[in-house]
This record gives sequence, structure tokens and C-alpha cells, in this order.
Amino acid sequence: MDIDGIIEKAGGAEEIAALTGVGLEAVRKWRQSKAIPTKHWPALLHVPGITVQDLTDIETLQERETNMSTPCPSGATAALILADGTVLWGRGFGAHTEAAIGELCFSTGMTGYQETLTDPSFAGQIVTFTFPHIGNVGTNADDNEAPQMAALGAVVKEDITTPANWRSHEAFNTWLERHNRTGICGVDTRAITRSLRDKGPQTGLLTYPKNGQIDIEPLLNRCRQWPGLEGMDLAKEVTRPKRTWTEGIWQNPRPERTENRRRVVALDYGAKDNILRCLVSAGCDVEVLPATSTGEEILALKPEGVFLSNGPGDPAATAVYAVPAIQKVLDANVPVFGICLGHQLLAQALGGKTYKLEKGHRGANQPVKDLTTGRVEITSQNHGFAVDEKSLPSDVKVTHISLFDGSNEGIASTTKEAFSVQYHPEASPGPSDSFYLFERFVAIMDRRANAGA
Ligand SMILES: NC(=O)CC[C@H](N)C(=O)O
Repeated sequence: MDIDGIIEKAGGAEEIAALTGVGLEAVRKWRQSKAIPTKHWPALLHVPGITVQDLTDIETLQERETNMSTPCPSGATAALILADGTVLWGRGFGAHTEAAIGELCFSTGMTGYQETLTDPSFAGQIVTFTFPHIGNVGTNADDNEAPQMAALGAVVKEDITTPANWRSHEAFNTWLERHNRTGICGVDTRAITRSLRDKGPQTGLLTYPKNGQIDIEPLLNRCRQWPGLEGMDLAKEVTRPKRTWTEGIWQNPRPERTENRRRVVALDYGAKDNILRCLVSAGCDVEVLPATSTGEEILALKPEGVFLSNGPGDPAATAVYAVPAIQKVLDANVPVFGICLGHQLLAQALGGKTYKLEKGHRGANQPVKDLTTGRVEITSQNHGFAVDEKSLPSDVKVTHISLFDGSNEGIASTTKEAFSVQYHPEASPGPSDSFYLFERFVAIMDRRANAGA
């Protein structure tokens, strides 16, 4: 509500002047300056119908207008613009850009910024890190989850310092620049996080122009025109060509199984490399196929199991080509294991639906309960969509739930060898509580091989 709205609510300028005792002249001044000095708040709050929320709304509106008309404040070289009109000025780093536009999200992980930014699931998104010291351990050649950086940009609190870690090969800002991606620091990441938690997902625009000229109005319009992630199939943009994957994880919780290895086809909807490493370490020989592979192409490789990877975008959009392929695999009675986007695709292939979460889960400390064992796992997560449990047919059971908001975190078919989880058991970054799922997948294939299936 703006000033005029408040005055109207109180019955007009004369009325409000009389009720508050501030005088008509003062009320006129509020109108001109579009602000109400806080010293007048207590009197205003006695006016029937006027709430603290009304007055804070005005403050926010006014701040926005000041922000928008302010030319780049001294020292600021970049800005993060939100679709609701909020402008956060800061210092840019990495590659210059006039406008990087995407869904603004936040991740609460305290480690693993390099893994997060190279996780293809973040395509179409700008990541705000709630942990303030991003870039402090630099970057290295081993921690990428994919060769390209998928996230559109990074929003961080503190300035990027000289890397302090023996594994660092390159400073975070030069690494970002080499990946042609932009960062902004010096912004209030807590305020962004609160706003995203209160209002839900929002479009953000990151600008760090070479010439230093930032004109907010046209950029805000561009930001508002971005259609949002819903309906976007991004898996086909980040998927990689067919390849054989042979590398296992570096710190294997168990010795790698060298005998009776299982032939697995992994569908790459935007797969993180560490998932493929986990499959290899658990005992799989992994052939990776691109996202759009058909059921026939998958089955032609005679897999003993099919793995469905994580990935970006709206699972309902990717389902158009992925679900028919997965259904072919299920019809052929080949065991299926899915992670994150793979979980959402399996749920749809089994007859369920997905929806956009009001508050996405992103971070490495998300508690999940395994309903079959009662055990609680601390998991790594990164998703903005979820499986709608109400849409699941009766032959699909819920196996895991989030202890943060009760949303679905895992399913299993009661008639097929198919199961999946919404979280990231490969945990890169994150705790390795959930490695057992890779072993569970291999155990299913072992059982079938031993039974001569
Ligand atoms: N990490 C993932 O696979 C994310 C899946 C999906 N893009 C989501 O946001 O829910």
C-alpha cells in the first residue's frame, strides 16, 4: 500500500491529521516525499485500520524508488535486480555481463561452492550463498561436477580474497571469468534469503557491465519478462554425448568391487560426475547416454540396471521425451534407480505428477527420514520441484520424507524394481550418509543375476 492508500484507509487527509494530531501540513509533506517519518508512526498506529505492515510497506516502496533513481552508488560496479523491484548494489567479479537473468535461489551449503556452481542442475539459476566466505579456498581441476559452469552467476556476501588452500590452482574470480560467468559481492545475502523464503522463487538479473553504466529501469523490465523455470526443459541443453565412465570416487567408504560388475546405462539429464563415480565404486560398469535417448537405444545396450540422473529445469517439461523412454525400460523389467530430476521423472513414468515447491531445498544439511528403516539421514539437496504424493498410484510407495517440510524425498514401485530419491546421495558436497542407495541398486542387480533373470 502507498501513502495515498493509507490516507484513504483512514478516511482522508483531514481525518488523519485530526486523528494523529500531526496537522494537515505534515500529511501533505508525507504525500510529497512519499515517506512517513518514523516519529509519526506511533500516532498513526492509533488510527483504526492502520497496521505496522502498512507502514513497513511504504518504507520498502520508498527504498525501492530511491534505489532505482540512484545512479550506481560510488564503489558499486554491479547490481542484482529482483523482479519485485528490489535493487542490491555490489561489487562485480568474474566475467562482465550486461544481464544474466534466471531464477534466483539460495544454497545453505557451507562448503563446496565449486561443486555447486558446476552442478548442471543449476542451469537457469543464479545462486545466492548464505555462507559468507565464498572463494576463500580457490578452485581446482578436480572438484568440477561437469566441465561447464551451469549456474548463471554467484551472489556472495564478502569480497573474494586470495585463495588459501593447498589444492587451489586458480582464484575463484578468475575461474568464474574463464567460465564466462558473473559474480556479485558486498550484498546482503541474508536479506535476499529472507525475501526468497517469504515470497517464494523470484527472477533475478545480475548486471556487471564493462562500461560501469547501470540503468535500472530497462533491466528491471527485462527481469520481469523472464518466464520462470516452470515449463522449461533444460536437461537437453546440459546433457553430454554418449561416453563410457570408468572413474570411481576418491575416498571410497568401502573397497571398490572388482568382480561381478553390473552393466548400467546412466541417462544424463545433467548428471554430476560424482554420481557416476559412486556407481563405479559400488560395482557398476557405466555407459552414459544423452537425455533424449529412446527406450530402444537404452535397451540395445542390454543394461542390468538403468540409472536416471539429476538435472535442471521443470521435470514436467523433460518428461515429454524422458517418460516414454523410462516406461520402455520399466516394461522390459530392467531395474531403475533415479536421483533428483531422475526421481521426478521416474515418479511421472509410474503415473505421478510433480509441482513447484514454494521453498526449494538447497544445501548440505537437509534431514530426511527413511520410512522403511526409520533412520534419519543428513542429505545434500538441490531442488525446486517435488513429487506430489497425492498423485502417486497405489503401487508406488513413499519411502523417504523431508523432516524440514514433510515433502516427498523418495519412492519405490511395489510391482517393479524401481526406486528413487529426491536428494543427492552422491553428496558432492555433503555428508555421505546415503551411499547405501548405490549399494541397494547393485544388490537388486546382483539378486536378479543370481536368480538368472
Ligand atoms: N538437482 C536436481 O536434479 C534438480 C531437479 C529439478 N530441476 C528441480 O529443481 O527440482
